[in-house]
Amino acid sequence: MSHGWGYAENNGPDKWSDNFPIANGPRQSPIDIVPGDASFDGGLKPLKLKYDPSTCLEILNNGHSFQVTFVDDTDSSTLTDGPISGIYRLKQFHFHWGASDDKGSEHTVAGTKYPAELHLVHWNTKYASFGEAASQPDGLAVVGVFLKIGAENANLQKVLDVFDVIRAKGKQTSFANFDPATLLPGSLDYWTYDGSLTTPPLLESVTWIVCKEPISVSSGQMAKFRSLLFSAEGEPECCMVDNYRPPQPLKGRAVRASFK
Ligand SMILES: Cc1ccc(O)c(S)c1
Ligand SMILES: [Zn+2]
Repeated sequence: MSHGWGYAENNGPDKWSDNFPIANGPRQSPIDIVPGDASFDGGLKPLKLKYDPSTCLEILNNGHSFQVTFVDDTDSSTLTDGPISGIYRLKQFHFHWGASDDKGSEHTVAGTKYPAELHLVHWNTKYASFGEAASQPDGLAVVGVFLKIGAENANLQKVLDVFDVIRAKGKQTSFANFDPATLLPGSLDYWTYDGSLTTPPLLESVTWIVCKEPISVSSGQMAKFRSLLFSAEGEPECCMVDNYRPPQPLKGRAVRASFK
């Protein structure tokens, strides 16, 4: 059985270009965001996030992360304004995290790593579906939110409370009436740049919108993230940790800031 991509020595980020040559492309993600190199753009609008909790559908361990998936057949949960044009629908959110609290985020800020990073994935409704949008240069918009060790996050805890049911790869369960807006920071100041998915197929279709302000997570809650497994039931147990891609070359791209 061919080993699929993952985060181990034999199938991790340094090997992804073997099957996905775009890994060495011109607009790969994540990147190290250097605030002093970002240019303030007064033309950038505030983010407009309108989420309907009733569109929340299920939570799944997909063997790379866990994701919360939303019904996306109407404009009930959308991202508009910010750096984008048109209407982008929320498809799913997921996280990337480390084996310890000193690493785990994908984007870094002047070299600083956070213990985890939330990705809220939206697709451009000028295209017929997520799948079609994912192959277009303006197809996706991902809002990234850093998690910083601090107070326990009661809103995040609602997600962590179902982890025992999705511990192994392929496990899923219904997950209703969760409002992803409760995972957003108080300030929606952001950096934005043109990038890619951070996992294979690494498609260069993402307008990245990375929030400057982190949300809190406790060290105990981070331990709960690490209780998930990359492995399926019946396989040798492999803890789901370090499921992050390191920063990629900027290759001349501009990073804009919505704030001074
Ligand atoms: C669509 C999608 C899937 C997985 C990811 O890590 C990201 S960043 C985006
Ligand atoms: Zn991601």
